[in-house]
Amino acid sequence: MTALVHTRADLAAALDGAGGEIAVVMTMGALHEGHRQLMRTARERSAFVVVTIFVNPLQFGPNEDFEKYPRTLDEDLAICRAEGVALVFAPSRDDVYPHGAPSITMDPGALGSILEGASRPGHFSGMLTVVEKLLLLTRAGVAYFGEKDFQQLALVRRMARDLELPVEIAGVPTVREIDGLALSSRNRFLSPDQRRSALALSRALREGATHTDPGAVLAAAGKILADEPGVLVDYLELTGADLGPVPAEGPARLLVAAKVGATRLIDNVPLTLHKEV
Ligand SMILES: Nc1ncnc2c1ncn2[C@@H]1O[C@H](COP(=O)(O)OP(=O)(O)OP(=O)(O)O)[C@@H](O)[C@H]1O
Ligand SMILES: CC(C)(CO)[C@@H](O)C(=O)[O-]
Ligand code: BAL
Repeated sequence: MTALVHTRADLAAALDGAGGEIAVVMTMGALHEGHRQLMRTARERSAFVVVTIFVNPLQFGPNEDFEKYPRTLDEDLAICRAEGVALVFAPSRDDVYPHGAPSITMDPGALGSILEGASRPGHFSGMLTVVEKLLLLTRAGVAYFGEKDFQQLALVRRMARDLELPVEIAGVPTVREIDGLALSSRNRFLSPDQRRSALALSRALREGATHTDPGAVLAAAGKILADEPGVLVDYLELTGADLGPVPAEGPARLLVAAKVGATRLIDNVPLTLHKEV
């Protein structure tokens, strides 16, 4: 049985009956196979999984897609039921921000100013602020985040570490369509032609990751993106595995963000660099 609650009072009452560790999967709804994988991973360890569904206005910029973000609560609930989720928390804006827009918010620091943070000013502050609130409201002992939003996962981990939050942050590898496209709620905005163009993102990352020299990685991935006219690249960057500087050798990360029509997509892959001999 999956319970649905909308208010923090009903959430608290439902959590009182949880017993055992509480796991949380935070989402903005429009659930897909990527979200389902997070729920399944959570269920493997915890009997009581809470899914939150909230399109957080604080993490959207003024010209972003907050208004048009898909809202599909009935379908989302059916998915949560099928995945054995104990509780769905789908609050209103007032339930999350009862005192209006918060005057004290999270500062994501230097890690929040690169990549997505450079392109979406204020995004990570708004994201961390709501994540911290939802961690406390759901009393989670463990929280699951997808590697698709790799910088988000890194920032949430760092917030938990730096602020001594009593929660474990667990990452889940990106779930892809059979042709490589990373699942994303925003994929539903793509026309068939745009979806074909969007495949260049995963293709570029896959091809880049077959190389071991930083220059070759970026050249290979960059060429595939440049050859696809339907894709407007925001960034293509190689970093260390923790989003720090590129190491001379060892684990690294290749990340891309691009617009396909009006839809902004992100993706990333792990790779390993080797020194030329
Ligand atoms: N393809 C995926 N594989 C693994 N996890 C995912 C995937 N897509 C989303 N997630 C994770 O699900 C959680 C909720 O994400 P969100 O609701 O924003 O979905 P989304 O598909 O990323 O939507 P958007 O289109 O807004 O990027 C996040 O932790 C996110 O990383
Ligand atoms: C973690 C999150 C639910 C916070 O609003 C959101 O950023 C998302 O869906 O990835
Ligand atoms: N999936 C990350 C949330 C956002 O794009 O706002």
